[in-house]
Amino acid sequence: MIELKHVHKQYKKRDVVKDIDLLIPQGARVGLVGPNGAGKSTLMKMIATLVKPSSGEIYVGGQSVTRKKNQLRKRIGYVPQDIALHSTLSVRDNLTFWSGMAPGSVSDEWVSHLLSMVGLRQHVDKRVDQLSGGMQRKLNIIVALLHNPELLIMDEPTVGIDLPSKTDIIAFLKALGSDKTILFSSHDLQEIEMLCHYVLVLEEGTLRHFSSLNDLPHAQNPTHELLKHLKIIRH
Ligand SMILES: Nc1ncnc2c1ncn2[C@@H]1O[C@H](COP(=O)(O)OP(=O)(O)OP(=O)(O)O)[C@@H](O)[C@H]1O
Repeated sequence: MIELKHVHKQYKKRDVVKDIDLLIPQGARVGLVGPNGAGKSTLMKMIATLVKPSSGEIYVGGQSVTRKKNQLRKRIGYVPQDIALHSTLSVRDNLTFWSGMAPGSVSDEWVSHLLSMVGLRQHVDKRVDQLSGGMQRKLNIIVALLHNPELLIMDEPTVGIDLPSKTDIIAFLKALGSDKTILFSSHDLQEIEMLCHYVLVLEEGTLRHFSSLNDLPHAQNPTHELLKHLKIIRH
């Protein structure tokens, strides 16, 4: 479970995340949506222990992100918005490098399983810069999962890739199973609906909405309707 109590973040005296209280159940897949600059990345980085809240408390599985940062990093995987791979190294060498940097132990069987799940096994000897954008995104996600964390935090992990690769990534994340809690930001509402149990809407740092997708009024595009209702989008 993730618990936020009055979480607030200021950058240069500007409030970018404002007094957020939130409870996210274990095993939930949560889609974060909101306009550019709403504070999604900042909120996710605070939960991932990468940015310190200006005030308030965040607990992941009962441990404080500020007081138990090192222990918690073993339990959290973070996928940054920009691809963080060595482009001139092979997939295999990237995995070796990032396994060495991982905050917890990495098993060969698990890495091999991840490679098979995303269809990268036959590409392990290719250089990253020879992979398609979709393949690079898949590798970027695997890197965050090397130590088999229970919480996966993903900042727009499918941005700029083709539809089949997006669909593959969604299927892969679902196949990870219900013991993984996933926070996933995206501007693609369809993707959120395909993957997530919950939707969280941020606007100008304020939590505008958090609910199960099942609780939204029945509609063909419930998240889209919700954003229209909240006047975050017009059409
Ligand atoms: N390190 C920083 N220093 C100063 N301001 C920052 C910093 N990081 C983010 N901000 C500002 O905080 C606000 C929220 O940014 P954030 O990246 O969290 O939004 P976002 O919802 O993820 O946006 P996007 O959808 O464009 O990625 C923005 O106004 C941004 O310019």
